[in-house]
Amino acid sequence: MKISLEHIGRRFNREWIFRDINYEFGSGNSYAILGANGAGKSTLLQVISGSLSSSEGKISYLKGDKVIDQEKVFINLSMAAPYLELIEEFTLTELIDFHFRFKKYHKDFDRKSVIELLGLKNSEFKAIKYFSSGMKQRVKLALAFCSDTDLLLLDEPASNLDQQGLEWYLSLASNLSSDRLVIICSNQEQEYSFCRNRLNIADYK
Ligand SMILES: Nc1ncnc2c1ncn2[C@@H]1O[C@H](COP(=O)(O)OP(=O)(O)OP(=O)(O)O)[C@@H](O)[C@H]1O
Repeated sequence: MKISLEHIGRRFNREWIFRDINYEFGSGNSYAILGANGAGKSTLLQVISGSLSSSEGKISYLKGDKVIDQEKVFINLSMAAPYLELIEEFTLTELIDFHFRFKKYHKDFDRKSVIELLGLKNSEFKAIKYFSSGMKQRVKLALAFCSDTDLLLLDEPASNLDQQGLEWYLSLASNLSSDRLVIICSNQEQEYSFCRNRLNIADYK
């Protein structure tokens, strides 16, 4: 998958958050979107995901040599972010089954192996509302990584994770990213250090 941003800008009311971003993202690569708190990282990620429109410029998506409509991009992506909530009333098993009604499993996974990957066999029938914040974050990441999607968008992926959780996330990133386009919003070096490409929002103010 290839994503091209041409002169992309976004404002809220009269305040421009970023302007004139020209950038190309390509499959098989990992990208970090960097910037201080409030710089506009999440805003840009939401523009890339198609869930927020840009105020100016053009964004285009190519899969092979086929153009994908912006409204259909969501089929090709999975995303984990602090502002995307899990359905708290569901048990872990129900949540996984619900998620994979809309996304296909990555070829190496099914419900059982996702639960194994999470290390949450003892909590499979527990409601998500009783999960700790770190357990919820692991669930968000596992659902994103274990979906068969070309584009993986991660906003602050290590938030709420302890050292062991951070290592677990880094192993997912190293094992389940090949051939995908991975874009990470972060200001914590440890969660994006493996990204070869960096885009700093401060350059587009
Ligand atoms: N819906 C909205 N209406 C008005 N302003 C908004 C809206 N969403 C975001 N903003 C503003 O846009 C700016 C960028 O916010 P954004 O969440 O993208 O930053 P960020 O770089 O992801 O920050 P953080 O590192 O704290 O998560 C902030 O000033 C924020 O207040």
